[in-house]
Amino acid sequence: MTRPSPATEDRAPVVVSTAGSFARSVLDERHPALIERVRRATPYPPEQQRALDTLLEEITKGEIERLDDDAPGAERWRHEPFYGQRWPDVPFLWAESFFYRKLLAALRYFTPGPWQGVDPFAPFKNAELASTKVDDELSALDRLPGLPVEEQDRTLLHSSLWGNRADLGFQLSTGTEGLGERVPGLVTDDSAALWEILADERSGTVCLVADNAGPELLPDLVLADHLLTTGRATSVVLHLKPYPYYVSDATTADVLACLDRLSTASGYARDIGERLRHAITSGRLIPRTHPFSCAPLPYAHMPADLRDDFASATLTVMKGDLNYRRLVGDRHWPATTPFSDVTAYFPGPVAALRTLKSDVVTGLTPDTVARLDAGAESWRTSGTHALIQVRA
Ligand SMILES: O=P(O)(O)OC[C@@]1(O)O[C@H](CO)[C@@H](O)[C@@H]1O
Repeated sequence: MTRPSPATEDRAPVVVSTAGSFARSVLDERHPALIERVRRATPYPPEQQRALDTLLEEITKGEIERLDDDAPGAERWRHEPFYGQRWPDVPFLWAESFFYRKLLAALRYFTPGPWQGVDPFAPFKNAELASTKVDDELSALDRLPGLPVEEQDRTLLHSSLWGNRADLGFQLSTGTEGLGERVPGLVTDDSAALWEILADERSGTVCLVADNAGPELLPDLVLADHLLTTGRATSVVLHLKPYPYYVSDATTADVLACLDRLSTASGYARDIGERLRHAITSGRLIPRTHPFSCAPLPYAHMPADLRDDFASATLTVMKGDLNYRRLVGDRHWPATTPFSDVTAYFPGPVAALRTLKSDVVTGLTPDTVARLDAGAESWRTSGTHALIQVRA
C-alpha cells in the first residue's frame, strides 16, 4: 500500500466541524434531506422506516455507531477509529462515505430478501435520464460527424466535463433551479497535454473513472466511444461504483440504462449506442467495480491491484468532485499547490475533469486565485467553475 508523502500528511484534512463550512452543510442539510427524499421516492416497509428514523437521529444528534450488518465488505468498516465520536468531528470524506454505507444498510440493500439490490436512488436517476433535456443533448450529437476532429475532441471533452454538474447530491443543496450559470473559461485547462498523451502512437488502455449516472455518464460514454473510434484508445476500462453511492454515482445498471437510452434514440446517438454495445461484447469497453471506489480514502491509499490497473493505462481520467478530492487528498491545500506535486504518487498519467463543488483545489496560479476570490460568488463550491488538470 502506497502512503502519501510526509508533506501530504502534514496538511490538515477537511473535517466537518467548522460551523458554516461547506462540509458542515453537507452533513447538517444534505444528508437529512436525502433521507426524506428516499423515503418519499420508494414505499419502504415499517422496518426500513424505523431504521431511517434511527439513522436520522444518529446523524443529527448522536454519535457515530458501528454498522450492524455483516454484508460482504462490511468487515472493512469494523476497525475504524471514529466510532463513539460526534459526526462533525471526523474527516469529511470518511463521514460522507460511512453515511451512504449506513443508509444502504438501513434500507436492507445488502440483506438477502426482497429489498436486496434495490437502488434507493434509482427513481431520481431514472427521472433525470428520461428528461427532455437529455433528448436535446442526444439530438445535438447529430452535428458531431460534420465537425473537424479537433472540434469533436473539444466538444466531447467539454460535454463530459460539464456533465459533472448533473450531480443529484449537489442538487439537494442547490435545487435544480439553483444551479448557477456556467463560467465557460476554465480555472485551469491542461487539455492540450491530455490530447498529447492520447496522441502517442502506442495507444493503449484508457481508464475512465466515472462519476455521476445519466446526464454525466452519457457524455462520458460518448467520449469513450470517440477515443475508441479515433484510435486514441485500444480499450477503455470504465470504473463504476459497486453499489449506490453519493446519490447519483454510476453503477453497472446505470451504464445499461444509458446504453438503452442511446439505442432507442435516433440518428447518431443510436449509432454510438450500437458501437458501445459492441465495444462491451468484444471486450474493448470494460466495466469494472472495485470495492475501493466506495472507500472513504484518498487514492494515495489505493490497493495494489487498482494501482496496477492505473499503472498500465496510457491515461487515467478521473471524473468529478469527489474523485478530485480523493486524487489530491481531501486537505486544506493552498490553491496554488502544484497539481503535479499532490498527484506525484499516482502510478501513471492522470487527468482530472471536474466542476468545482467543494473547498479543495490545487494547481491554480496566484492571479487566478486573486481574480476568483475578488468575485462575489463562492467559486469553489457553486458548481459554476470547472477545470481540466493533467499530470503526465
Ligand atoms: O463527485 P461529484 O458528483 O462531482 O460531487 C460530489 C459532491 O456533490 O458531493 C460532495 C459533497 O457531498 C462533494 O464532493 C461534491 O459537492
